Amino acid sequence: MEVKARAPGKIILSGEHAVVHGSTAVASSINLYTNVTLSFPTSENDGTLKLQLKDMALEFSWPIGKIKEALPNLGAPSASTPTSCSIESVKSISALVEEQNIPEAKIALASGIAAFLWLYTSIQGFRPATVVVTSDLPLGSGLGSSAAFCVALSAAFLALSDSVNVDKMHQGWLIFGESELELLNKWAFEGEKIIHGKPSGIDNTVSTYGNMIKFRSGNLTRIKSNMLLKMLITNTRVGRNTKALVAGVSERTLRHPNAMSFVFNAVDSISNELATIIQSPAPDELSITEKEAKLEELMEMNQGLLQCMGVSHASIETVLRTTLKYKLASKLTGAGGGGCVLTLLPTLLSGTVVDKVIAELESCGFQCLIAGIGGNGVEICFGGSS
Ligand SMILES: Nc1ncnc2c1ncn2[C@@H]1O[C@H](COP(=O)(O)OP(=O)(O)O)[C@@H](O)[C@H]1O
Ligand SMILES: C[C@@](O)(CCOP(=O)(O)O)CC(=O)O
Ligand SMILES: [Mg+2]
Repeated sequence: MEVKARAPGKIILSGEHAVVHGSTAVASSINLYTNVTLSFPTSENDGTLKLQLKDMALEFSWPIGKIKEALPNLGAPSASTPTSCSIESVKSISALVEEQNIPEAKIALASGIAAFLWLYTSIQGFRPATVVVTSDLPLGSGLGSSAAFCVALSAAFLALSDSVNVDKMHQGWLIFGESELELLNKWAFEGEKIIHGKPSGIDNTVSTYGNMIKFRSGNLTRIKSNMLLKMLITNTRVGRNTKALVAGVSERTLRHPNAMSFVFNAVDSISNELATIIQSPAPDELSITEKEAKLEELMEMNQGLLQCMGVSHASIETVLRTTLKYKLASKLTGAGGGGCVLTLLPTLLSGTVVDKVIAELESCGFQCLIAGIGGNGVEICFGGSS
């Protein structure tokens, strides 16, 4: 038996970091995916759990007996009740990951591999299997690779568990029902906790449900965009990790609680205003150009507040300065500290200007892409077809 799952990455249009502290944020899925294939060996003699990260040509494997020994308290799999990884289990899983001797240059993968082990053993128990992962997403760049990874893993593991009711004879890609989506989103959040420390849940939620969402304190509101949004995504290629940046903002908040609460409130207003503009009916009193000008201003304001939180970076400032030369507004997306920057490309902007700004950004060593915004969330596919 084999199942494939694919889960999209995301951009945050407004509200990253502040969303961890209870503010509203707006995010959209993008058409870049993480793909997971789960297969069980035909004979159980093999006795190992294998994880292949195909893009990096890495393979990890654990004898099932060793996993059982390390996690004796896990007992029977509890696929229908998402549970947090206890401190004790984190330690045991870290030891299982360490034994794999991950190359030093790839050590950031350790938390992802730990999340994999937790999700697999919690949902599938101690069953030998092979899990193959590929991804279109750059890792650690603000496009939600960690969430897409956890969502795709949870989807594949649940699809072949007894706790989920799904038509295994379905041909082609399939979207889970509402209750299954809710369950897998909760599991993915548990995986994100292992990678991020204190995630808000926005990334796994938008990867699960797709399209555009407004998110606040764990609650999602689906948004129907009435604008054709075109965003240039510039990857500064400066590596960073979300866990450290989120922790840095929390520390600043502890040092300056009063000032930071005003910053978070301002972000909340910006996100709500942005969502209202995006959703307002197309033949509106505001022309498309006026709507885009308002979005640009809100993006600039959000970027200023992200600087206040201490999550900008010299490379991000270079992108901002470069796009401003062409009168284009930009903001960082995701955790910042490097990673990706969004630039709104207004409808009436000529192709020549777009080409020029991309050429200038690429001459600085950055990588530009224009991803499709919106689209389905996680999907699964049984058997060999796709
Ligand atoms: N395809 C993948 N395979 C293995 N681990 C992954 C994969 N995608 C993400 N991860 C894990 O997520 C981490 C990146 O997450 P994070 O710092 O939150 O950045 P982002 O989510 O913006 O890409 C990686 O270092 C790795 O541990
Ligand atoms: C900074 C934050 O708002 C988004 C992080 O996104 P990413 O991991 O950088 O793609 C954290 C969160 O909401 O969990
Ligand atoms: Mg992440």
